[in-house]
Amino acid sequence: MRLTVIGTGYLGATHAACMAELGHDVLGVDIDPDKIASLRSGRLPFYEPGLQELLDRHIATGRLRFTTSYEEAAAFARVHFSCVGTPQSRGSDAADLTYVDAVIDALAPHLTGPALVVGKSTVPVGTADRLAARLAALAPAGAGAELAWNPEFLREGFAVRDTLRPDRLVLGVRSDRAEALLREVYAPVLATGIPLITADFPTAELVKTAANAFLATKISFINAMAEVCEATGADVSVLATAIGHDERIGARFLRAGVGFGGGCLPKDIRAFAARAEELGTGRSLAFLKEVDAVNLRRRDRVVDLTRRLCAGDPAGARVAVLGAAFKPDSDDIRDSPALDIAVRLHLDGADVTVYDPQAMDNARKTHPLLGYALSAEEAVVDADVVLHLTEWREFRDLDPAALASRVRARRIVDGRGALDADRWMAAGWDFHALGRPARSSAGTAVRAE
Ligand SMILES: NC(=O)c1ccc[n+]([C@@H]2O[C@H](COP(=O)([O-])OP(=O)(O)OC[C@H]3O[C@@H](n4cnc5c(N)ncnc54)[C@H](O)[C@@H]3O)[C@@H](O)[C@H]2O)c1
Ligand SMILES: O=c1ccn([C@@H]2O[C@H](COP(=O)(O)OP(=O)(O)O[C@H]3O[C@H](CO)[C@@H](O)[C@H](O)[C@H]3O)[C@@H](O)[C@H]2O)c(=O)[nH]1
Repeated sequence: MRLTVIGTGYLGATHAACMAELGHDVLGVDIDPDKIASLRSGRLPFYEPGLQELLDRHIATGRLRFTTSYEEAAAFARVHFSCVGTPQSRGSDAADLTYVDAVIDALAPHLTGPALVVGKSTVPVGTADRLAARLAALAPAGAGAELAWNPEFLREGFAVRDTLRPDRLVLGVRSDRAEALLREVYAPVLATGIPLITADFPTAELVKTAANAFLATKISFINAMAEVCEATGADVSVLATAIGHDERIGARFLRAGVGFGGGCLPKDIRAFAARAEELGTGRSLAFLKEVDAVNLRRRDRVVDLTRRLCAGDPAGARVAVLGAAFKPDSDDIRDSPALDIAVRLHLDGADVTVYDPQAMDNARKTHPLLGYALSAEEAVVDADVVLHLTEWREFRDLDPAALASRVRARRIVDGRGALDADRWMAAGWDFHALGRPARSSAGTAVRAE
């Protein structure tokens, strides 16, 4: 089938390449000419494991092409996926719907025959209803130009796998025709036996925001437990393992640390709470404000701990920050806890050096005042404190003994609970992890914090 994918960012570029992998003829559309030029030349403008290979393969098969022209898009296909951003609005918690509206406004006037526009962006409940009316009003095809809502659940770092083998597909549809077309698009995925849930628009929209709210709540729950552990000397990692054995709770998404960042969970819980307030049901989601607050307090905790490890005054101290991306296996630095902490310590006067395996270009562009190194080994030279803030495998595999000779003081804060404390302590490091008793190289608890 011929499809277009409008908006070729993290979601759209992945969706476009994966749809080509399923056998469709795909035209990717974006208003950013540089992005389209890059994709056309076979260069993925961001890092996502496995995606470059799909891009290469399907530019070669001719099943994947790119354009900036909506006219060309409308003529190319009857099914159009809309994957543009829905960032947090400036000055409020609500989602900025400018881009999803702009897609309808740009595409609809070219839709002279039957068409299905499929929203994949994460939007406040009620958006699809509004867009459906806008589409029918602006398209020459009138009601022949239909809307569907098909929220996306992929995780960065696993985007290709999550698209080709999702846990479920959710289709918000208003007609048998829309459902049939989407079943045809996803036929190879459905053939793997994954669950398909069809729903009305508001339910489809809410499934997405509810899923992200639940995931964020789970992370903030364990981080709230970390706060209690810090006040009592208990160990949150043992606690998480123990409660995670209960299948009703589950072990996943219980990693305590500096909390969630990225282009999704933080802005999505804020937009969800803001939407609930608009709907007069603000109290139902008031807890999401606390989820947000717990999350941000974890960043404060690392900043405070680092200050204390620098004898109260980080001015002039050298701080090595391992990690800039909001999570490993991604170069995405949107709302990255690592960079937030790095900036705050820089503003305190610390000499901060950042290293990340993939996010250096993005970090340098947006945070030009921070120092950067080309490797973890280089970043830690003369450091008074090392902060581990994004759990790349490369950092887990570091040799603490080799790093020990490079730093000024052997102090590490594991903000992701991912390093092997015993290995680091055996190499003479004082080891601090969130929600766990700090331990000195002598194996005794350090109560510096
Ligand atoms: N990134 C993820 O992992 C992920 C996963 C699931 C859902 N989502 C949701 O998907 C949406 C997109 O997220 P993203 O991370 O891909 O954002 P992004 O910023 O990486 O990509 C958005 C793209 O849309 C383009 N664009 C903006 N206006 C346009 C227009 N009028 N016409 C065509 N293109 C336009 C931009 O140039 C950009 O390339 C958001 O709603 C997000 O919440 C993202
Ligand atoms: O136990 C955990 C798990 C995750 N995180 C952090 O939470 C954030 C989000 O992680 P993850 O959910 O894996 O990444 P995203 O790519 O942002 O994916 C989320 O947001 C997407 C966009 O809406 C959804 O599609 C996905 O289903 C949803 O998991 C990252 O900063 C992680 O470091 C933790 O702190 N502890």
